Amino acid sequence: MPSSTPISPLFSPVYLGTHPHRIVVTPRSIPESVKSSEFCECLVESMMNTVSSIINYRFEVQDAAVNAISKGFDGVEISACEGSALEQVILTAESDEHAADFINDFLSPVVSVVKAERIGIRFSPFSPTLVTGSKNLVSRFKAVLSRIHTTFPTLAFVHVFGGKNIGELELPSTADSLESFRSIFCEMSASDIASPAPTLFVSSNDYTPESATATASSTSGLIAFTAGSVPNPDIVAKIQNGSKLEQDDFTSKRMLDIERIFRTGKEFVFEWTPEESKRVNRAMDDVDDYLSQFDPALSYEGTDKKIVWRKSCWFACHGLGQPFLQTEEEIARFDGDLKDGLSGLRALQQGKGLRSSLEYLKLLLDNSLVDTSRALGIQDQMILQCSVRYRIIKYTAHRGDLGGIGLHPDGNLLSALITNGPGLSVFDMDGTHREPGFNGTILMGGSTLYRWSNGTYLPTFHNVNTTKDQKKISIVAFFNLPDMETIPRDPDAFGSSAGFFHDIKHIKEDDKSPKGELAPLWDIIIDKHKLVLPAH
Ligand SMILES: O=C(O)CCC(=O)C(=O)O
Ligand SMILES: [Fe+2]
Repeated sequence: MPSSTPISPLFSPVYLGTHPHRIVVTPRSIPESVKSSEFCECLVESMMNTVSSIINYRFEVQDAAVNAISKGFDGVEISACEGSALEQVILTAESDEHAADFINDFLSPVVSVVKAERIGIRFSPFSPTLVTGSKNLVSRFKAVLSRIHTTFPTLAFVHVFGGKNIGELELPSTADSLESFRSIFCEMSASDIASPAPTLFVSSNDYTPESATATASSTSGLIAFTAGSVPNPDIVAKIQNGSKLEQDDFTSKRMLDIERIFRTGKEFVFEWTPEESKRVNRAMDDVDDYLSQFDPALSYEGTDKKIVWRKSCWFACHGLGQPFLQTEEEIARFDGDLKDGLSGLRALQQGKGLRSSLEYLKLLLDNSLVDTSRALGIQDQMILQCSVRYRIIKYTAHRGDLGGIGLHPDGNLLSALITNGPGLSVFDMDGTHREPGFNGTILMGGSTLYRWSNGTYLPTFHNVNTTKDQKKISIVAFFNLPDMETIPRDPDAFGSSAGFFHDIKHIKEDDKSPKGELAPLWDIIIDKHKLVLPAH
């Protein structure tokens, strides 16, 4: 892992562990005797901290920093980004001033034991993990960064991650918003580059060679490449000579797996880490509480018209990584029943706890939808234009009878599903079926995917069985192409660059008809399962 050759005069990053609460210890040259596991242990301990134990956390960071420097590391980068405990404190502080005070009190003990020149700190003010709301995040982070600038003028660097990650996709933020942070540290014009401000401002913002060059030549700050740098340690040289960047092995393998699995109409599960599992469970409990107050509505779905009581409402956003719709007007304009949409809006307005739980679930669903779409060859531009509707569902047995949702593929492009109880079965084309369980985000192809891909990717048939004592909460993200638009197909994969005209109404009608495009698939299922299709 650690490289012994310095790549830059600053710290060459080595990521020990990937948890957001990590402290990234960044060596330029690591002595042979140092075992990275020693640091991993200290990182794992630190990452379990919650905001309530932030005082202890502060001293653990102090110990970790001293430990790192004594082992020969060049410096310590403190992560105040991506859902970290520090970020939470910044966001929940009563005022911008309090947030700045907190960072001051946090850094002081670290700077008292490790020279400021050996400490860097990283923020991600545009991250989709941030709980949205009325707070002006730019002003909050500006207050924090200004305080660092005045109180710790010789800190090695402040790194602002300007973009936001949605799954494997990194989206740049607008140059303006990043500029307001940069200007705190880079007050000089480009001609003064020879005498940079003591604290270097480092920005990453999904830079392309062009935008990186433009930014580098107009400021005294440094440019960083994040996502692509791990599998491409020579990223600077590659960008200079225009070579293609490698993907990391894990991502490449997962993309191939998704592609292969969707050809067979099976589901793909994005498994959660233990931390994610814990957070998901808490979030699903919050959803359960909220839905409990509603009256159940009868639902008859699927080929066999099973019956189930469902308490349910929905949320939507204009694109993955975008905030939930916030106003009645926007919800009324979105295609969906208004009453359930307004119940969703009330959930968001109810309190920070439920809202951040819903935003957390959305984040997992959005990430998995981006990665799946990319694996299937849907272009990034198109992924970002797709609409998403999220439905939360609480199942209740109908008058004590067995019930559920009958066999069906979803009618949209892709569905991502998080559920916390048994009942969902997924069917293969040969009639075998299984319960995917509830330890990960379940991705399923819809009938629109089948049509868009010219039959390359089969839709995932599934049903839900409920019993008398059923306890099951689900959140489903129905992801769909923009309606009444021509959608490009990947010319390499489909042998044609001809577009696909997406008309949801037509697709829905056709799917229901035994003579429609999906009929051959229905026939296979009918054969194996003796299913009876509803009369037409
Ligand atoms: O709740 C589940 O497990 C599945 C829900 C479903 O299939 C649907 O709403 O289309
Ligand atoms: Fe479904």
